[in-house]
Amino acid sequence: MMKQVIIATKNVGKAREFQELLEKKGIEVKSLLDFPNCPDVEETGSTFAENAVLKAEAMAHYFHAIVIADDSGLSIDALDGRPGVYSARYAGEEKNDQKNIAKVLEELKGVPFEKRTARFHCALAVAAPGRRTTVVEGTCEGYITEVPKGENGFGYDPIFYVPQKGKTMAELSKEEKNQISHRAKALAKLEKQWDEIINDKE
Ligand SMILES: O=c1nc[nH]c2c1ncn2[C@H]1C[C@H](O)[C@@H](COP(=O)(O)OP(=O)(O)OP(=O)(O)O)O1
Ligand SMILES: [Mg+2]
Repeated sequence: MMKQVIIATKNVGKAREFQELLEKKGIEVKSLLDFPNCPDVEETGSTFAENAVLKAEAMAHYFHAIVIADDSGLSIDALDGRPGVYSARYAGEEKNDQKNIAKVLEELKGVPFEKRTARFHCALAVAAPGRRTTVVEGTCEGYITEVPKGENGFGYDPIFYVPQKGKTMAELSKEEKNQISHRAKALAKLEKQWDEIINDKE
Protein backbone atom coordinates (compact mmCIF):
# COMPACT_ATOMS: atom_id res chain seq x y z
CA MET A 1 0.00 0.00 0.00
CA MET A 2 1.22 3.46 -0.84
CA LYS A 3 2.30 5.58 2.10
CA GLN A 4 0.42 8.82 2.49
CA VAL A 5 1.07 12.15 4.18
CA ILE A 6 -1.32 15.06 4.73
CA ILE A 7 0.21 18.50 4.27
CA ALA A 8 -1.88 21.13 6.04
CA THR A 9 -1.83 23.71 3.26
CA LYS A 10 -4.34 25.28 0.89
CA ASN A 11 -1.56 26.82 -1.19
CA VAL A 12 -1.37 25.14 -4.63
CA GLY A 13 2.30 26.07 -5.15
CA LYS A 14 3.36 24.59 -1.83
CA ALA A 15 1.28 21.45 -2.32
CA ARG A 16 2.96 20.85 -5.71
CA GLU A 17 6.42 21.26 -4.22
CA PHE A 18 5.70 18.77 -1.46
CA GLN A 19 4.42 16.37 -4.12
CA GLU A 20 7.65 16.72 -6.07
CA LEU A 21 9.85 16.47 -2.99
CA LEU A 22 8.09 13.44 -1.52
CA GLU A 23 7.13 11.38 -4.56
CA LYS A 24 10.82 10.40 -4.84
CA LYS A 25 10.35 8.61 -1.56
CA GLY A 26 7.26 6.82 -2.86
CA ILE A 27 4.95 8.85 -0.65
CA GLU A 28 1.56 10.06 -1.78
CA VAL A 29 0.90 13.66 -0.75
CA LYS A 30 -2.56 14.88 0.17
CA SER A 31 -3.18 18.54 0.95
CA LEU A 32 -6.15 20.47 2.28
CA LEU A 33 -7.07 21.14 -1.35
CA ASP A 34 -8.22 17.48 -1.38
CA PHE A 35 -10.53 18.20 1.58
CA PRO A 36 -12.53 21.29 0.56
CA ASN A 37 -14.69 21.23 3.69
CA CYS A 38 -11.87 21.33 6.22
CA PRO A 39 -11.83 24.39 8.50
CA ASP A 40 -9.55 27.41 8.13
CA VAL A 41 -6.93 27.90 10.82
CA GLU A 42 -6.16 31.45 11.91
CA GLU A 43 -2.46 32.28 11.76
CA THR A 44 -2.24 34.27 14.99
CA GLY A 45 1.37 33.42 15.87
CA SER A 46 4.21 35.93 15.76
CA THR A 47 6.74 33.49 14.25
CA PHE A 48 6.73 31.01 11.36
CA ALA A 49 7.23 28.19 13.86
CA GLU A 50 4.24 29.23 15.98
CA ASN A 51 1.98 29.41 12.94
CA ALA A 52 3.19 26.06 11.61
CA VAL A 53 2.38 24.47 14.98
CA LEU A 54 -1.08 26.07 15.05
CA LYS A 55 -1.91 24.72 11.58
CA ALA A 56 -0.41 21.26 12.18
CA GLU A 57 -2.07 20.68 15.54
CA ALA A 58 -5.51 21.89 14.40
CA MET A 59 -5.44 19.61 11.35
CA ALA A 60 -3.98 16.63 13.24
CA HIS A 61 -6.94 16.96 15.61
CA TYR A 62 -9.38 17.28 12.70
CA PHE A 63 -8.02 14.30 10.72
CA HIS A 64 -6.80 12.15 13.65
CA ALA A 65 -3.64 11.63 11.66
CA ILE A 66 -0.05 12.74 11.44
CA VAL A 67 -0.04 16.07 9.64
CA ILE A 68 2.78 18.33 8.42
CA ALA A 69 2.13 22.08 8.21
CA ASP A 70 4.31 24.64 6.42
CA ASP A 71 4.42 28.26 7.44
CA SER A 72 6.76 30.27 5.29
CA GLY A 73 7.51 33.72 3.99
CA LEU A 74 9.98 36.33 2.86
CA SER A 75 12.06 38.50 5.17
CA ILE A 76 13.68 41.62 3.63
CA ASP A 77 16.49 43.33 5.55
CA ALA A 78 15.84 46.84 4.18
CA LEU A 79 12.21 46.50 5.38
CA ASP A 80 13.20 45.39 8.91
CA GLY A 81 12.22 41.79 8.12
CA ARG A 82 8.87 42.52 6.48
CA PRO A 83 6.69 41.02 5.02
CA GLY A 84 7.75 38.15 7.35
CA VAL A 85 4.88 36.18 8.88
CA TYR A 86 2.46 38.49 7.02
CA SER A 87 3.88 37.51 3.60
CA ALA A 88 0.68 35.90 2.28
CA ARG A 89 -1.56 38.85 3.15
CA TYR A 90 0.96 41.66 2.77
CA ALA A 91 -1.13 43.66 0.28
CA GLY A 92 -4.54 42.55 1.58
CA GLU A 93 -6.71 39.71 2.80
CA GLU A 94 -7.22 38.24 -0.68
CA LYS A 95 -3.62 36.85 -0.73
CA ASN A 96 -2.71 38.12 -4.20
CA ASP A 97 0.87 37.28 -5.25
CA GLN A 98 1.02 40.09 -7.88
CA LYS A 99 -0.17 42.72 -5.41
CA ASN A 100 2.23 41.48 -2.74
CA ILE A 101 5.13 41.71 -5.20
CA ALA A 102 4.06 45.20 -6.31
CA LYS A 103 3.93 46.40 -2.70
CA VAL A 104 7.41 45.06 -1.91
CA LEU A 105 8.91 46.60 -5.07
CA GLU A 106 7.29 49.95 -4.27
CA GLU A 107 8.68 49.93 -0.73
CA LEU A 108 12.17 49.07 -2.04
CA LYS A 109 12.23 51.87 -4.67
CA GLY A 110 15.64 53.52 -4.67
CA VAL A 111 17.29 50.84 -2.51
CA PRO A 112 20.46 49.68 -4.33
CA PHE A 113 20.93 46.01 -5.21
CA GLU A 114 23.53 45.28 -2.54
CA LYS A 115 21.11 46.47 0.15
CA ARG A 116 18.21 44.36 -1.15
CA THR A 117 19.24 41.24 0.79
CA ALA A 118 16.43 38.90 1.83
CA ARG A 119 15.68 35.34 2.79
CA PHE A 120 12.87 32.87 2.49
CA HIS A 121 11.96 31.06 5.71
CA CYS A 122 10.11 27.80 6.06
CA ALA A 123 8.95 26.26 9.34
CA LEU A 124 7.52 22.74 9.18
CA ALA A 125 5.56 21.36 12.13
CA VAL A 126 4.71 17.67 12.50
CA ALA A 127 1.73 16.94 14.75
CA ALA A 128 -0.56 14.05 15.63
CA PRO A 129 -2.92 13.26 18.51
CA GLY A 130 -0.81 12.03 21.42
CA ARG A 131 2.43 13.01 19.78
CA ARG A 132 4.76 15.77 20.86
CA THR A 133 4.76 18.30 18.00
CA THR A 134 8.15 18.84 16.39
CA VAL A 135 9.32 21.82 14.34
CA VAL A 136 12.17 22.16 11.84
CA GLU A 137 13.20 25.24 9.86
CA GLY A 138 15.04 26.07 6.66
CA THR A 139 16.12 29.32 5.00
CA CYS A 140 17.32 30.41 1.55
CA GLU A 141 19.34 33.60 1.04
CA GLY A 142 19.00 36.00 -1.88
CA TYR A 143 18.30 39.52 -3.18
CA ILE A 144 15.09 41.27 -4.22
CA THR A 145 15.20 42.28 -7.90
CA GLU A 146 13.78 45.53 -9.34
CA VAL A 147 11.41 43.79 -11.74
CA PRO A 148 9.74 40.36 -11.66
CA LYS A 149 11.31 37.70 -13.89
CA GLY A 150 10.40 34.07 -14.61
CA GLU A 151 7.20 32.05 -14.78
CA ASN A 152 7.83 29.10 -12.48
CA GLY A 153 7.12 28.66 -8.80
CA PHE A 154 4.70 30.85 -6.85
CA GLY A 155 4.47 33.71 -4.39
CA TYR A 156 7.51 35.98 -4.36
CA ASP A 157 9.64 33.70 -6.59
CA PRO A 158 9.76 36.17 -9.57
CA ILE A 159 11.50 38.87 -7.48
CA PHE A 160 13.82 36.61 -5.47
CA TYR A 161 17.30 36.45 -7.04
CA VAL A 162 19.37 33.41 -6.11
CA PRO A 163 23.06 34.40 -6.39
CA GLN A 164 24.47 30.88 -6.74
CA LYS A 165 22.18 30.22 -9.74
CA GLY A 166 22.35 33.70 -11.32
CA LYS A 167 18.57 33.59 -11.76
CA THR A 168 15.37 34.40 -9.94
CA MET A 169 13.64 31.58 -8.12
CA ALA A 170 10.88 31.73 -10.78
CA GLU A 171 13.48 31.11 -13.54
CA LEU A 172 14.64 27.88 -11.90
CA SER A 173 13.14 24.54 -12.90
CA LYS A 174 11.22 22.81 -10.13
CA GLU A 175 14.12 20.38 -9.74
CA GLU A 176 16.57 23.28 -9.29
CA LYS A 177 14.33 25.05 -6.78
CA ASN A 178 13.88 21.82 -4.84
CA GLN A 179 17.65 21.50 -4.44
CA ILE A 180 18.12 24.85 -2.74
CA SER A 181 14.81 26.05 -1.32
CA HIS A 182 13.99 26.85 2.29
CA ARG A 183 11.25 24.19 2.04
CA ALA A 184 13.61 21.48 0.79
CA LYS A 185 16.14 22.34 3.51
CA ALA A 186 13.52 22.17 6.25
CA LEU A 187 12.15 18.90 4.86
CA ALA A 188 15.63 17.37 4.86
CA LYS A 189 15.73 17.95 8.61
CA LEU A 190 12.72 15.67 9.04
CA GLU A 191 14.74 12.78 7.62
CA LYS A 192 15.23 11.07 10.99
CA GLN A 193 11.53 11.25 11.83
CA TRP A 194 10.41 10.10 8.44
CA ASP A 195 9.73 6.43 9.20
CA GLU A 196 7.62 7.35 12.19
CA ILE A 197 5.73 9.98 10.20
CA ILE A 198 4.63 7.69 7.38
CA ASN A 199 4.33 4.42 9.27
CA ASP A 200 2.00 5.66 11.97
CA LYS A 201 -1.23 5.82 9.97
CA GLU A 202 -2.00 3.63 6.98
O1 LIG B 1 8.92 29.06 -2.00
C1 LIG B 1 8.35 30.16 -2.01
N1 LIG B 1 8.43 30.98 -3.07
C2 LIG B 1 7.80 32.15 -3.12
N2 LIG B 1 7.02 32.63 -2.15
C3 LIG B 1 6.91 31.84 -1.05
C4 LIG B 1 7.57 30.60 -0.93
N3 LIG B 1 7.27 30.06 0.27
C5 LIG B 1 6.45 30.92 0.86
N4 LIG B 1 6.23 31.99 0.07
C6 LIG B 1 5.33 33.13 0.33
C7 LIG B 1 3.99 32.87 -0.30
C8 LIG B 1 3.04 33.46 0.67
O2 LIG B 1 2.95 34.86 0.43
C9 LIG B 1 3.73 33.25 2.01
C10 LIG B 1 3.33 31.94 2.66
O3 LIG B 1 2.32 32.18 3.62
P1 LIG B 1 1.70 30.92 4.41
O4 LIG B 1 0.73 31.38 5.39
O5 LIG B 1 2.82 30.06 4.87
O6 LIG B 1 0.97 30.10 3.25
P2 LIG B 1 -0.45 30.30 2.58
O7 LIG B 1 -1.32 31.18 3.41
O8 LIG B 1 -0.27 30.68 1.16
O9 LIG B 1 -1.03 28.80 2.59
P3 LIG B 1 -1.26 27.85 3.89
O10 LIG B 1 -1.20 28.72 5.12
O11 LIG B 1 -2.59 27.23 3.68
O12 LIG B 1 -0.16 26.82 3.85
O13 LIG B 1 5.11 33.22 1.72
MG1 LIG C 1 -1.40 30.89 5.44
